[in-house]
Amino acid sequence: MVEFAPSILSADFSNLKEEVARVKEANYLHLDVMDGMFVPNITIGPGIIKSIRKHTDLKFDTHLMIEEPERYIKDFAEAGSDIITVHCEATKHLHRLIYQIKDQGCLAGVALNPATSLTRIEHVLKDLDLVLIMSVNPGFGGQKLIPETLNKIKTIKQKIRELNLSIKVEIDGGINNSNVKDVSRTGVDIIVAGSAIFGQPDPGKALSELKERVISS
Ligand SMILES: O=C(CO)[C@@H](O)[C@H](O)COP(=O)(O)O
Repeated sequence: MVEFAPSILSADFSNLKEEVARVKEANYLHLDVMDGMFVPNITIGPGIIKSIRKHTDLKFDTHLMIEEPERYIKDFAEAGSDIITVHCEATKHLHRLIYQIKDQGCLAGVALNPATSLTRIEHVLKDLDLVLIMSVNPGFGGQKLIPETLNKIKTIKQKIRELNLSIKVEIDGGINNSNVKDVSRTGVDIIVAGSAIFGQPDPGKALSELKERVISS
């Protein structure tokens, strides 16, 4: 069964407590952290994550789009993250970083930009809990899904099966009612959606509609 992770990037930041309550039927809350360096946008830090933590039991899926994420793993773990995902393009020492995340008691994820080859994570695959395939260039919500990235999902899912590993694959960017069926057919485990959920008048209803479309596929 595909799981859903609404991204708060498209939520009303002045009203996060209520926004988060609207998606209580989700499996995770996806938290996009951007530093204005790795990506051109700036969003939230551990302080905001810590304050939302008090208002929901959803698992926190923290996506660090920051340079040298090793500097902040402890802060994001202590803020209440369950999964911490870092970009393989943002660090020189990916293996060490993965274990830094695990040592903080979190699940470790690695994200790949659309132009990054899966070979970048070949030698750390068995160390991972999650692979995040970016289906847009990171930095902004509301972009169009890059179709070629769906093949990456199929390839990594196949590799994980062959190696008999227990790693979830997540997709992030440009997923909406029109393409969610095709996306789910790749075998992806977790779908992140921002504008298709929090960009809608009723985020809870929007989440149910996405789920419905997957079930009816
Ligand atoms: O990481 C990002 C963008 O960099 C995402 O998590 C976006 O928040 C997804 O937004 P939509 O494409 O679903 O609007």
